[in-house]
Formats: sequence, structure tokens, C-alpha cells
Amino acid sequence: MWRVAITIAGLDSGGGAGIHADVKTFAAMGVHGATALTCVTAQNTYEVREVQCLSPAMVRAQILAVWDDMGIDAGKTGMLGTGEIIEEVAATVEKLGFPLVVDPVMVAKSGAPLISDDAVDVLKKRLLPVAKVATPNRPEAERLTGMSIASERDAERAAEYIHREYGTEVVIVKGGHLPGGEAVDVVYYRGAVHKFSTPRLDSRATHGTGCAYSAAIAAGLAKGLDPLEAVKTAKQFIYTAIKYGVARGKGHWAVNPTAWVEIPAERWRAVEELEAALKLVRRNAERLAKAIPEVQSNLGYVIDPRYARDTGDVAAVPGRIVNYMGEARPSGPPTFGASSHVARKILALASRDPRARSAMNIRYDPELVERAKALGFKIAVVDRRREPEEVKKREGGTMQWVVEEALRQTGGVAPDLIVDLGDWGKEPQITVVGKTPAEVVEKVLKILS
Ligand SMILES: Nc1ncnc2c1ncn2[C@@H]1O[C@H](COP(=O)(O)OP(=O)(O)O)[C@@H](O)[C@H]1O
Ligand SMILES: Cc1ncc(COP(=O)(O)O)c(N)n1
Repeated sequence: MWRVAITIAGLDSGGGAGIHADVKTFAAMGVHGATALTCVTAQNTYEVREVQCLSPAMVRAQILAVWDDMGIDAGKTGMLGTGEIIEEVAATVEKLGFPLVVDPVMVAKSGAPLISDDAVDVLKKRLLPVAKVATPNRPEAERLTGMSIASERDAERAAEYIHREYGTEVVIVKGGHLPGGEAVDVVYYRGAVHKFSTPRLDSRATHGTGCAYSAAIAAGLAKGLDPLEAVKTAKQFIYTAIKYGVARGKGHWAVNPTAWVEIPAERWRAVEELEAALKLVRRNAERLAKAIPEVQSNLGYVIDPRYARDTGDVAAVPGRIVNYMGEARPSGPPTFGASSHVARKILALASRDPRARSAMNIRYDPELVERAKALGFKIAVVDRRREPEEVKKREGGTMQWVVEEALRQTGGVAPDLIVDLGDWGKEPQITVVGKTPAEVVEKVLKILS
């Protein structure tokens, strides 16, 4: 059954925080996202330029329009702007009675206030009492409690205080702004303290973290999860969203809620495409056997370079593609992390030319190079004997160097072939490059024909 979650929040024109972050999160979490817009901000990753809020009646009208039609399984609030809007939202939610997560947004990451001073009082007295969950960060919790928070113990006390003073059932004091190697969120729920933590990421992508996190909790509640289960998933979700943030802009980059679904989808797609290419290998096993070098071949395919970090993100053939009695044969099904050499070459290629996501190493033969030339393929020839000593010593440095040499010759665009002339004890090889593994295998077949 489709669950409906609503975000009652502001619009960030940069698309990083506010309702953009929330609706992306709802979609990634598999609930239908509805919105009640409170204020429009002219904002980017480094500043808030203008703010204009809607009337409280218009905010209420949006919530009711959704409620009267589909119903609402859970909601969250973000930027509320004014005391009047908070008043109206509190009254409306109280009447309708759906579970509400309140992210008591006060100041943007870039430093601009997102709520008027007098409104903080209304938030405490009117909204927190109707909220099921509250998710203050450290400065917000300090402002709500008047306490100073410097440790997890302080965060526990603040969470309990907020529950006792304002009646919010679940209070989460977030650890994004506390020091330490772990980002620890302290949860007060039914008389006990629970902690949820992940490693702290050294990341520039923290714009919209609070928004996406509270939206993820609301999505969990909409699906009927227990609050602690909802927080547990939301914590993993926000870790991924920060790790794979949107690397664009001059300020605090936006979190990436979509990573949660995009990465698994990318991995699945990579395996599917590699499997299809291996079928092509099996269909042309005899012809391809002639291309297998002493070290055997591998065919690799990296997930979307925005998400690729290491060889674990490159799918390849475990045990390589071998020449078995005159037939090219993949030794195993496509697996992530199954290649080292080809995978590192692909990572280096894709980081420079994101279209070059697949490659296969084949036997070096001057005749094959001539044939590729005649076919009009773009070819780079790399002489490894010119590789500087310090690069040779660096683990994995050689593949990077070979690729950089090749791209230097082709003006930064990946060639079809990288011819590596080898070195003492290193067999010369040809690396065939392409957008997809099927394209790579087709290029190899053309060169062999
Ligand atoms: N650098 C980080 N590494 C890992 N998790 C983080 C980091 N910064 C924040 N978080 C987590 O992201 C969520 C949002 O936290 P926080 O940044 O404190 O909120 P806000 O955006 O309201 O300031 C919390 O779960 C917090 O622990
Ligand atoms: C419309 C809107 N809502 C919320 C935030 C808070 O997000 P952050 O603290 O990450 O800047 C924001 N900057 N803009």
C-alpha cells in the first residue's frame, strides 16, 4: 500500500535543503511525498538572499487539501518562518492527529536565520507538544533548553529535558555538531536513552542533512515503523546521503538522498550489462581466444563515476576470462571487486572521462594495433619504461600513470585503445576502452576480424 508523508517546510532555490531534500528522501524511502510550502528562500550553497513566507491560511489549506483526498500517514516540519505559521501548523496537526516529526530549524548552514526570534517561543509552547518526534541539533537543543551541550551526557540531559518540559514523545539530540570520530545521535524515548551512531565523515556535503534526516524518520513512521526502527534506518540513510553528496557549489554542498536508491540500482545495472557482454564473449569464444594474453583477460565495468570510490565499485570477472582449449571462457559470474589491474585502469579513466566506464585487456600484437588504426580507432601508445621510479613504487600508481599518459596524448578524451608496450617482466598489453562492456567486446571483435 502506498503511504503518504507530508513535509511542511521551506523552499531552497538551490535544491539542497528544505522541501527538495524532503521529497527526494520520501521518494528514496518509498513513500509518496506531499508538501505544504511555508516560505520561499532565494538560496544557494553559501547564502540565503531573500525570504518570503506564505500566509498561515495558505499553509493550512495545503495540508488540508492533501488530507481530505489521500490522508496523511506522517509528516515533518522544517523551516516554518514565523510564529503565526507555527501556530497554524500546530493547530492543524493537533486536529488531524497524524504523527509529526519536528526539525526545529533555526539557522541555515550558511548562517542565515530561518525563523524569527519570537517564533522560537511559539515552537516550544505550541508545536513541540503536538510533535511525536523532535530532532534538534546541538545549537537548537541549547536554545530549547538553555543548557550548554558539550558531551553526549549533556545531550542526554537536554533530550530528557525537552521531553519533560514540552511533552514530545521522542527527542533526538543530533551529534553532527559535537566533536568525536563518531556522529552520535542521542535518543530519549519512554524513559530510556538510546544511541545511534555512524563514523563521522569528513565531508563538505552537509547542507540539508537535518532536513533529509527528519524526512527519513517521517517516512519510517508513515510506513508504520516503531520510532527507534525509523531512526536506525534514517541514520544509515543520512550517512550515505552525506558520503555521496552533490559536489557542486561554492559553499556547503547538498546532501544526496537519492544515493540510497541510485547506488544499489547502479550496481544491479552494471552486473546486468556485464552479463550481457559475457554472453557475447561466449558466443564468440573461439575468435576471442586469440586475444587472451598470458596473464588472461578481464572485462570490467564501473558504476556511475559519481558513486565510484574504489575497485569494490567495479564489476569484473572473478578468475578472469581464460583461454580454455582454444575458447575464451569467463571463469565466474560478474562480481564487484573481482579485478585489481583492469579495475584501477577503469577508475582512473572514468575519473577523467566519465563516459569511459568499461575496459578489457587483450594480447599485444602489432597487427591488432594496425587493424585498429585502419578501423579509425583512437589509439594511445604508452611506454612504461618511461614511468618515473617513484610512481613504480607506489601501490597502484602504475595503472594511474599509464592512463594519464594515454589521456595526455588524446587531449583528455579516453581513447579506444591504450597500447602498453610493457617493461622488464611485464607483458605488453592492449586495453580496449568503451562506454559499456558490450561496446568493449564489440570493439575487440572488430579488431580481431
Ligand atoms: N560529518 C558527519 N558525518 C556523519 N554524520 C553526520 C555528519 N554531520 C552530521 N551527521 C549526521 O547527520 C544528521 C543531521 O545532523 P546535524 O548536522 O547535526 O543536523 P542539522 O543539519 O540540523 O545541523 C545526524 O544524524 C548527524 O549525526
Ligand atoms: C528552506 C530551508 N530549510 C531548511 C534549511 C536548513 O538546512 P541547513 O541547516 O542544512 O542549511 C535551509 N537552509 N533552507
